[in-house]
Amino acid sequence: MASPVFHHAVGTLQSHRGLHDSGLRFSHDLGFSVKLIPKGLEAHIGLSRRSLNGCERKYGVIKASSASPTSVAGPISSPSINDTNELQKKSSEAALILVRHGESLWNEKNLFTGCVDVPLTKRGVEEAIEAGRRISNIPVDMIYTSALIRAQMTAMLAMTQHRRKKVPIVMHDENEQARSWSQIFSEDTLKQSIPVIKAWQLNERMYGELQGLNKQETADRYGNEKVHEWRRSYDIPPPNGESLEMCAQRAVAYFRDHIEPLLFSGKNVMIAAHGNSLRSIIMYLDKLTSQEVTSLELSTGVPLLYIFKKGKFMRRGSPVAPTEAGVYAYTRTLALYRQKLDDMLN
Ligand SMILES: O=C(O)[C@@H](CO)OP(=O)(O)O
Repeated sequence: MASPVFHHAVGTLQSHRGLHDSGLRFSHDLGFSVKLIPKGLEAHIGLSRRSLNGCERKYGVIKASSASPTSVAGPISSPSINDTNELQKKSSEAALILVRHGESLWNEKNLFTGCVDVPLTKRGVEEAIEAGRRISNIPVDMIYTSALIRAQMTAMLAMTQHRRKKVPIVMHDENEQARSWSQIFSEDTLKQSIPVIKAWQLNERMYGELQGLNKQETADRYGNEKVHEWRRSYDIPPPNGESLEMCAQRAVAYFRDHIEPLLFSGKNVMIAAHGNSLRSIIMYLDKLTSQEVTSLELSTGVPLLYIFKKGKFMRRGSPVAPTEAGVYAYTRTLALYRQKLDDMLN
């Protein structure tokens, strides 16, 4: 029997719509169940985008409203406050790992990259593997990446190091055929899998007419101050590109709509994304002001751990090594998970 530690990671297969008689559907409804507790009642729902959207409506999970100049948290409408408070009181604990992709070929060349889809360098591959080593004892039930290959490579390479050895599987729901052709017909195999969701909303900020330009040459041409403003200010966009505020409007909205409900339900989530899409999410998690976020810098391939508990995000920094005692002292759940891995593998 699965231990309590693994129970939520494994999930429960449901015979809801989307499970065919002949087999288990993974790509659309993912085949996992999520337990949410609305207003004192328990309900199992399928973990699909469709049902999560329903759950957002039903349980009042907050949609990001247009970001205020000082915080991407934005105002919360009153019906949501009640439902969310209710969920917060009862929600389980979950780990959230954020990782910026490893070094890309354009990072190496010092070019503005934005939404240009550039792969990792050899060093970036090594950084991703090292990131995976550092989080190899932390539970991961769901993975979100941007639509860009450098984030996807990072997530996949990181997971090669994970001690639980579940298989990350990319979800394809771009059309009905993709959904149907990527079904999995074994319950056991499903239990050993981690769904990987690609979302363009987590992409790097669109850098407009700076994409492909050399950062140093651009600073020489327009001045350090102007280029720094384009790169790090909250609300000033680069020419025909997205400001951090604009990037936050899609990235934070996606986080709140799709990822926060999973954390509420106790799912452990890893997000592999980009310098600026992650800066906007961290601004939301840490409640940074538009001034504070200007000095936030993320290194390539460094994982950041948050614990989500009672509706609050607690930043736990970056685990330096897989066995770093401090990481497991953070919560009993993480310590138990690691103990379970040790028992299983030794
Ligand atoms: O070029 C980019 O896409 C980003 C991240 O590498 O650059 P910046 O450091 O200016 O945000």
